[in-house]
Amino acid sequence: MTAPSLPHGAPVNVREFELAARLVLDPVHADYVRGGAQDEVTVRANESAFAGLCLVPRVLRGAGEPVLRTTLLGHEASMPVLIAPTAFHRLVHPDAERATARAAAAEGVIMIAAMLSTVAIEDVAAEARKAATDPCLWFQLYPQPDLGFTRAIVQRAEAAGCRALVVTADSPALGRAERNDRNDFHDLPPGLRCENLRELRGGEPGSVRQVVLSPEISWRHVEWLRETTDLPILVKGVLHPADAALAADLGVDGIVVSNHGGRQLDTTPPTIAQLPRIAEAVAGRVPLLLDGGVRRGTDVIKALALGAAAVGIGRPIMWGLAVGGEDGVGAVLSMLRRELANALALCGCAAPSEVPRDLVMNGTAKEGCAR
Ligand SMILES: Cc1cc2nc3c(=O)[nH]c(=O)nc-3n(C[C@H](O)[C@H](O)[C@H](O)COP(=O)(O)O)c2cc1C
Ligand SMILES: O=C(O)C(=O)c1ccccc1
Repeated sequence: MTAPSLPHGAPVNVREFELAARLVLDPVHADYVRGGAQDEVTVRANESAFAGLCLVPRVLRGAGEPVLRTTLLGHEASMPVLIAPTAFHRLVHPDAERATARAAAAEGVIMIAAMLSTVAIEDVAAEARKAATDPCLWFQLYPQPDLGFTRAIVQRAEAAGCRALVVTADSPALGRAERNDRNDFHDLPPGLRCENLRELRGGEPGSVRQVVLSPEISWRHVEWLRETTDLPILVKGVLHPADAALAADLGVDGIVVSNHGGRQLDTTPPTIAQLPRIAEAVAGRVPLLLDGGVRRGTDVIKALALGAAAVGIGRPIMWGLAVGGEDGVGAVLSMLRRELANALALCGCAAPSEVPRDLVMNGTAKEGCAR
């Protein structure tokens, strides 16, 4: 797959997309994307924890060319990498979620559309269908105390063709991003709206200030959603093994091990460090996804080895979108695809489902590894 041509020089890896994005973005918006809560300890830890794990490859396996295709909750995906939900795509590119949806569909990648999108979910879905006959969109939900609105938005997502509901559980309050405080960035600029919030009561229609990140949201809301929709339900933002076990007991269809990219509670553990504990607690009852700090094909393999069925990427998609719209998102996805195929081959693995646990050991390549 050839990387589409990009303005401002072509990044050769996913991290370089951030540098390229900085060249085109308003610094306030670049900071919104990059930022995390408070000291950003967890933002850094997510990435460095991947670097703190060794891959110990197997040799002479005759595995053949790796096949990346994967099934998640019964949905086909061209690789075990999803687009994590991120709010406000129009902040970084005028084509916004439309461009992201087209790139995802063209790449055969599952996109989790954010409830706080700047394009209505019906239009996101219509755009995805322009790029593929059978695109796969999931919908991310911040359950609202206004259950009438919550029911209506879930029904809208379902009617638009979304195939799963991803319920964000790590946001009983908004995390404090000091970059946004410093930049006095607390609202969307004029002309941009949260197009899914038009029917939410309170405030200017479509204003982000209408959304409630409520400490009242509980497992009872998950149970209520279970009765309200036939869509499969994933819970996103689980870090404690006991919560993973609760989610599995409740019969959710998937768990996203996530710390919101370090944007909610600072100093939570990096997701890749929690994954083995959560995998143990869940014992295969529910598929696990993971996001936070995934920047390399080798990161994807480490997550697969430690129990994830797939990973999500958040910031890299925003950087790709900023740099090149649909082509930029496509370039980020195809870069990770190439890296994953290369890393699987170098590890002697034929497919994502065949990544063994003992491929990963603790310790950096510099220090040597310990089991
Ligand atoms: C700009 C931005 C906006 C985000 N918006 C949402 C959101 O609306 N809902 C949500 O559940 N997670 C949101 N997230 C968190 C992502 O879904 C994901 O957990 C995180 O970005 C993964 O880490 P990564 O950026 O290191 O890949 C957002 C993240 C970023 C960077
Ligand atoms: O930026 C975020 O990470 C996010 O999820 C969010 C939540 C509420 C309002 C705006 C963004």
